[in-house]
Amino acid sequence: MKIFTAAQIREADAFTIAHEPVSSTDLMARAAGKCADWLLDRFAPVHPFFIFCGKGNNGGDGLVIAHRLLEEGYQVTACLLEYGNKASEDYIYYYRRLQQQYAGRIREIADVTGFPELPASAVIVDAIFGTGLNKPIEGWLAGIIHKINDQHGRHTIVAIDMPSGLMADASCRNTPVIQAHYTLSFEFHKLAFLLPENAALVGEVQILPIGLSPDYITHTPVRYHLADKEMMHTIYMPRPAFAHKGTFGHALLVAGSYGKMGAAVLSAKACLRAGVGLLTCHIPRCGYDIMQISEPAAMSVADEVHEHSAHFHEQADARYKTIGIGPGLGTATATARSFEKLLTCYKRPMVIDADALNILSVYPSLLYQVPAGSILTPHPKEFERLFGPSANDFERMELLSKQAVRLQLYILLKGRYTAIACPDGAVYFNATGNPGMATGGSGDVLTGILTGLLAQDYAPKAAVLLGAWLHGYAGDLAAAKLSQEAMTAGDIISHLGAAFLECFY
Ligand SMILES: NC(=O)C1=CN([C@@H]2O[C@H](COP(=O)(O)OP(=O)(O)OC[C@H]3O[C@@H](n4cnc5c(N)ncnc54)[C@H](OP(=O)(O)O)[C@@H]3O)[C@@H](O)[C@H]2O)[C@@H](O)CC1
Ligand SMILES: Nc1ncnc2c1ncn2[C@@H]1O[C@H](COP(=O)(O)OP(=O)(O)O)[C@@H](O)[C@H]1O
Ligand SMILES: [K+]
Repeated sequence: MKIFTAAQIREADAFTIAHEPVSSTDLMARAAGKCADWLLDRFAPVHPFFIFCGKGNNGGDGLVIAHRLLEEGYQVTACLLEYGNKASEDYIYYYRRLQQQYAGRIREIADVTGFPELPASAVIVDAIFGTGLNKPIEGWLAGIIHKINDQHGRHTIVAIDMPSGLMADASCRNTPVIQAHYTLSFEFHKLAFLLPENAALVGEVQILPIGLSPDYITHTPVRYHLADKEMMHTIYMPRPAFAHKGTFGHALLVAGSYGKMGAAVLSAKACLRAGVGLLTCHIPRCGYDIMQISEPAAMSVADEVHEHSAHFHEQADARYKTIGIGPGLGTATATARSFEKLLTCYKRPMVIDADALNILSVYPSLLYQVPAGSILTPHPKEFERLFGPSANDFERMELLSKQAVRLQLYILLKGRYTAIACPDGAVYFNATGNPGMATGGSGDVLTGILTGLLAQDYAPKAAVLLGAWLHGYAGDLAAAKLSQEAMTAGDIISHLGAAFLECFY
């Protein structure tokens, strides 16, 4: 799914009205009608509704919703905020209709003292501002936002299209924004919904299709995308019947150090469960027995050094289709030197994670030696160590995309919505996964999966998109079976098989 900017959403709206048999008033009726359907489905008539409307088209949506709920016999108060601006044409149209039929249900509010007393079990609908917000909310309108947010613990707050005060494409940190329990967003996700800084504002997002022009949607280029199941179906390659283990590549995993062999074992197991043909693990001498006993399907090469690896560059030759490096590796000087040498001799796309990223942040010039098309998998702290801080999440996304272009790498920034930046600047968000995966070792599992997919000849973009999807999907299956609390990284691996089966068989 494409993620459009606020300006593009306005264009999509105008394009639809110009090219499809639908007027602007009818498009509003359709969009708001979808919200009303959702509300009617969700809330019984015992809930009194307070619908706060601005004077633009978001407010117009609110007026349509108010009318529909009244027609269905619900108790509704339409709270119209009078802040001086000129109302939009569609707002005026639906205002007149409501005024004619339900004048008694309209309450005009011109300052914060007009905020109504809310009875028990009220539902607040926020139709104050949507994608047209062009500056932070100030003055008494900000007071209304605070009053609504004060009700967050007592009443359900449903935002129409966007929580008022939030901008689709820019940070609204420290400005007044509605804290919604639900956001009913038209047709698309907005970038703002996917960033951690807005997590407490958007609540649960419901995407309501409103029939915007498919022509516009198909032909308009965007930077941000949300990965979905359909995309995975175009990526996934079934295994040919006459395949043998050589078909699926030989991967080298460079991982582990004294006290952190678990990371190497988790990565190795995940790589095998992702379908690699052959796996060799380069591990420090202290980890040899551990790996051989934990994962008999993997081959092991022990380093000359006992506690960490320092000679893996000697291994890194054309036998290996790809290399996954970093989990539990440590950052000993000898390890860093070996990594530097590996980068001068190995030129295929590889997966770089954890301590290998930390080494790159200490020796940033090495970043230019990383083979083009490689996949870097930092969590936010590792990302900051590599590329510096950002003032907010929107700037971090800009930086992510810019660095992927500059270095010609795939950079996967981990989180609730993992963001994957590509060498052409496009960014894909992954929506699978859950907070049960916020547990040590989950990232090591991801590295193993990505390494396994690259070895099988998935192109790097395909590997990183499919790998992130499967990792989160397996995590969701594990959580469904075991709970988010009790699941561990190993459970992500043990549910990878079910994830493949559910997604592709
Ligand atoms: N596109 C679609 O798919 C469809 C969209 N639809 C709906 O339309 C919504 C977009 O409507 P919109 O463009 O009229 O903008 P909206 O958010 O109502 O606000 C604009 C008004 O607010 C004002 N204003 C702005 N900032 C302000 C501030 N800080 N403080 C005070 N005032 C401020 C601004 O005034 P201005 O600054 O321009 O003078 C203007 O008067 C969209 O979110 C969706 O709900 C559906 O009905 C149909 C399908
Ligand atoms: N709340 C969450 N929702 C979805 N995925 C999550 C969440 N928390 C963590 N994850 C995923 O779990 C993994 C954690 O990786 P990382 O922080 O590197 O862990 P570790 O270093 O312990 O292996 C990432 O892929 C991340 O996207
Ligand atoms: K709103």
